[in-house]
Amino acid sequence: MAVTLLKARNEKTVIRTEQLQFYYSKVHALKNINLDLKQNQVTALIGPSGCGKSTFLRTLNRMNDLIPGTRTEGKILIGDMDITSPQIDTVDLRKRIGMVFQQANPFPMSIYDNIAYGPRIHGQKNKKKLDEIVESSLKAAALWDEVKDNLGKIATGLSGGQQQRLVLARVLAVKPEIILMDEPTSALDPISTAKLEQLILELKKEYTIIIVTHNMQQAARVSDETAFFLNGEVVEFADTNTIFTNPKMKQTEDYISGRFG
Ligand SMILES: Nc1ncnc2c1ncn2[C@@H]1O[C@H](COP(=O)(O)OP(=O)(O)OP(=O)(O)O)[C@@H](O)[C@H]1O
Repeated sequence: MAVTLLKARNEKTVIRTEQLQFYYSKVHALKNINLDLKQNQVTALIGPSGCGKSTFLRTLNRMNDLIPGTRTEGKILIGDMDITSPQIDTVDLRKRIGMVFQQANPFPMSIYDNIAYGPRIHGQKNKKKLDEIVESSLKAAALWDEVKDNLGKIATGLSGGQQQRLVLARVLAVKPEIILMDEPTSALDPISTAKLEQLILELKKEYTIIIVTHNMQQAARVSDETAFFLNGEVVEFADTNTIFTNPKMKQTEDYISGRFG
């Protein structure tokens, strides 16, 4: 499915938020967020604990809807479609915008069935097609060589790093346009982390990726642009190199140099 690009602010914009506000009942968790997220780029969301990074990520595929008492104001535009609209089909939206969480969450079923799950739900029943999807998704997630002889084995038996790549393969199997990642390497060892980071750099050729990370080096290594969040606001949004070498705002400088947070 082709991504519809937004005109105006930047020709490569895929997602634009306009005056986005988000509330958990009375907690005003996101305050007036105006961001343009660009195609085939990695955007990193950084900032101290509780500043709203995960909340922002979850507004992009309406995951916060599942929490009672929440409220969104403002717009989230993908193409000319405002995905905050009640008319939006959230199942379809979450197919277009896949998500990888902090803790890998494979289903308690075989490796094959984990990957085939999404395509089957979306109507794919042809065994040969499913075989192809499973293989290409596992290859794209750099896991195929490690599991190709054990596709019938239970996925929860894989190592943490393998499980995280499996979950990524499961996301890729439904051909999303955008991939959201919420601290995807925080439970991984350095070798698995390096593999996933390498994968992110490969995947951005085909996908748009938005990643929440507490790891400043990781943000610097994998992202093109970085948004610094503080108390529910975006204090600074710029190309990653600028954020880490020449931030405009004192709060950004204090955070990246470890003076608070
Ligand atoms: N389910 C919830 N119900 C009520 N308040 C919530 C809920 N989830 C988050 N919050 C609040 O919203 C604010 C933003 O939280 P969020 O989890 O988005 O921050 P974060 O920057 O991702 O933090 P961390 O880095 O620790 O994951 C915090 O004040 C938090 O307490």
